[in-house]
Amino acid sequence: MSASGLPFDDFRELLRNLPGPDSSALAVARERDSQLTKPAGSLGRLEEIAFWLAAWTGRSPQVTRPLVAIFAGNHGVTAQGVSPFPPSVTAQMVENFAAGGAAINQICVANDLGLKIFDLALEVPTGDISVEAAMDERTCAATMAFGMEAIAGGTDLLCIGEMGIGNTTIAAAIFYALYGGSAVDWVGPGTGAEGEVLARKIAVVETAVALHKSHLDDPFEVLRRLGGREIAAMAGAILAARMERIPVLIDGYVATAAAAVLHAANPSALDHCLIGHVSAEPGHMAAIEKLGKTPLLALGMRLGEGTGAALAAGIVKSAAQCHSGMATFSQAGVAGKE
Ligand SMILES: O=C(O)c1ccc[n+]([C@@H]2O[C@H](COP(=O)([O-])O)[C@@H](O)[C@H]2O)c1
Ligand SMILES: Cc1cc2nc[nH]c2cc1C
Repeated sequence: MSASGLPFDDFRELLRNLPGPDSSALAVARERDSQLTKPAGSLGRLEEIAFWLAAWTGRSPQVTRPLVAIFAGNHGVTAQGVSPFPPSVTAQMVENFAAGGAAINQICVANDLGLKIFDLALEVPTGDISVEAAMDERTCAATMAFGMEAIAGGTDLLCIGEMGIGNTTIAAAIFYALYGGSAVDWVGPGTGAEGEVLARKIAVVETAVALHKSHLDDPFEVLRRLGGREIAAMAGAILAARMERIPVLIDGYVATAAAAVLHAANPSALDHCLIGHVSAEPGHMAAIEKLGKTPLLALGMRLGEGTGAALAAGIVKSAAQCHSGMATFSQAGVAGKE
């Protein structure tokens, strides 16, 4: 808590004083890229990724300790019947992560990524956003601070993912609050809602945003009233990574909602982030466009749990390896362009 006693003040202050990119590390990377044994520009977006790593880490592009952080939370709004799955699945999937049985475990093995799970008081769901605020100020701020701990063990590429039955309803409410349009623009099937469940989900998002309407000009109020513990923790983790010069890969629809809150507070807050993939959730691409981003992958996935970000980490690792490991034209004795 800040000296003035207002729970969000410290985060507002951080957002006013974000570190920028390192232009000299960027210049060094561009110069080296121009000498590597390939036609200029031929590695396409891999080159941009290498430059992004240099700019945000302040050194030559490398990924030696990539980490996937999954934040898990439960949501009071599940009482409204907005998900085909019961909320007990959140804790069960956390156990599955710990036992190594989930999709994210396999993607981490295949790409040599670290994995940490942060479960956030799963036995205490947040308030049902269609009748009350998800969290009080202290809980929301404390959960953001907890999320900042994700980088404590050290990493040089942070992949942000989540698990939480009901949280595609939460993400839709956040996007609707931040970007307007209508509830149907933002609500999608999540884990498979259709028919009456999908109709309820749309109505619940409409009700929640109408209920909190007069407070939603402040992005932190959007987070506190319409968010959830894993959303707050992801926002904290993304912000902490920025302060420590750690590049971030954002996962799907739900992780993007956490990122969108920071972007609403400061449009440059996500400059150290890439969107790992566009999920099959219908509103995801529109949300990504609002952030001014282009996703790295589009594989028709809609799982969450960090899987899209983790797959993209494999691409980022390859980009860094090409940049650092390739020979230059002069080293390899390859003739340059005539
Ligand atoms: O992030 C996405 O793109 C995404 C799209 C569909 C489903 N999910 C995952 O599914 C869960 C939420 O779905 P639901 O239907 O219970 O709101 C939660 O654990 C998310 O990780 C995630
Ligand atoms: C089984 C299951 C696995 C998940 N992983 C992320 N969200 C999920 C939701 C469900 C229902």
